[in-house]
Amino acid sequence: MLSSPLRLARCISSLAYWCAHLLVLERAHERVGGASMVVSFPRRSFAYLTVRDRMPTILTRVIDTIHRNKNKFFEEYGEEGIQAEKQTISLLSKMRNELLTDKPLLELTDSLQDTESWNQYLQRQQKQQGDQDSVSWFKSPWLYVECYMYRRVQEALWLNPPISDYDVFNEGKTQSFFESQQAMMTLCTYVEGLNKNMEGLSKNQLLEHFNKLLQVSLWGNKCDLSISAGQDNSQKTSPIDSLDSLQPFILVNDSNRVWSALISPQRPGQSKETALVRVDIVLDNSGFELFTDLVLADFLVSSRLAHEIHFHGKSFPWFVSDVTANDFQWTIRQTTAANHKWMSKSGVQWMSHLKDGAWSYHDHPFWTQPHEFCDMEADAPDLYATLQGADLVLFKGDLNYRKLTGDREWDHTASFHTALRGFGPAPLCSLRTLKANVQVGLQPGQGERLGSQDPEWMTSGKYAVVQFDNAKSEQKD
Ligand SMILES: O=P(O)(O)OC[C@@]1(O)O[C@H](CO)[C@@H](O)[C@@H]1O
Ligand SMILES: [Mn+2]
Repeated sequence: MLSSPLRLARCISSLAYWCAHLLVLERAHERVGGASMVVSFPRRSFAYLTVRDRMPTILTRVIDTIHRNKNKFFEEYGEEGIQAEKQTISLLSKMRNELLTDKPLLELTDSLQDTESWNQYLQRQQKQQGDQDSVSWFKSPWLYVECYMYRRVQEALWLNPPISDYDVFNEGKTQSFFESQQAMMTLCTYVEGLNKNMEGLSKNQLLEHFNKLLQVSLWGNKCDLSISAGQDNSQKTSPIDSLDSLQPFILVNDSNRVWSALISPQRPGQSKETALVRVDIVLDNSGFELFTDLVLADFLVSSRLAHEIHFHGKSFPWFVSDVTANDFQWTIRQTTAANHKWMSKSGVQWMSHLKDGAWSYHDHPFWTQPHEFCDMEADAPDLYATLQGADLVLFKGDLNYRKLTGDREWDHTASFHTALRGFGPAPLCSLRTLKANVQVGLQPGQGERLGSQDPEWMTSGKYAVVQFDNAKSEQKD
């Protein structure tokens, strides 16, 4: 039975919680870049429900994970570990309360490499919003406040050594890997059959296998722990056998243009014959999705369609299931150690790609900042220049799509090229299952038809796009 002061405290907190929600403003728009960015959210919008429900749930699970590992921290670090656990939980609980009661966002106080950039972003956002309203959880762009939450989780840990580099999402990511074993074994068995005949495959057969593995990587994006607020979201069915039945759910399929970018790279000074094709993969979720990305990357190198793969991951735990360097290395080690012949063989092959330099892993801080990608050239010119060295950049997942399009309320028939607003380091393709209210490049009437058939079509993860932009030319999609 709760003591009366605690009961009173809880009652005040829930009263404050509901008052904050009554303050939720109707949708206000900033007209930026030709389309409105959602600055605040009407009740019941996906953004509103994410901030109101899913994000607090994720924070609660993070706090619970840290609490459950208290003994582990004690065993490893003694009393210091207990202190760190307590302090971290207190910081996270404070942030959760700020979120629930729509308090102003606070400047970061840690001394990480990107702290200044985050605090400048907050100041810019405040300037944009004017003085009448503080930048707060329910009155500022969803894209920003959601990214900000994950950076505050990192701050809470960073400020409490010795648990600073503890990955609060690790359990969910490793569970997603272990729960998808059957699908992974099926995939590696398929790859084994492919590799055995690789030399004899015709161009058309290569294209057929390319399309299959590109779509396996596309649908791997369903396995995302942010949309599920951490609930198990692993791959249970055969990733190859389900492709045919999933075809109708691909709303835009530019696979043929992705293929052309691969077989006839356009980098200046490169002839088709001598071209050493480089593909960059901007990763999204660990677990099964990362596995499908590694299988695709292995196929590109083994078929000699590409010679170099640059993987781009996150420099700290992000959006629950996004890939960090630890996840990347762990997944390859785990695959190598699998007691399944073809899985283990794939893991060994992946290790050798890393060893001989065909594969490399990078984690620029820009990927864990709130910026839209059209800001990259100005805010991260080094990363932009890196991407310009690719013949094709694959962007995995929904958050990347939101950053490519600025999370704006584009008309569904606006072209992908328009929505990119000048972002174009190289030919690029988004491989995304729809989990947020933004989608461009559709045919006239397609969005309306989908909306009448399935009101949740933009957020359920049931639909997907393979959306390409040949950034170098101003061609219309
Ligand atoms: O980028 P991912 O992993 O495909 O998706 C992450 C994500 O589900 O998290 C947010 C909801 O919390 C969504 O907007 C976003 O799509
Ligand atoms: Mn993700």
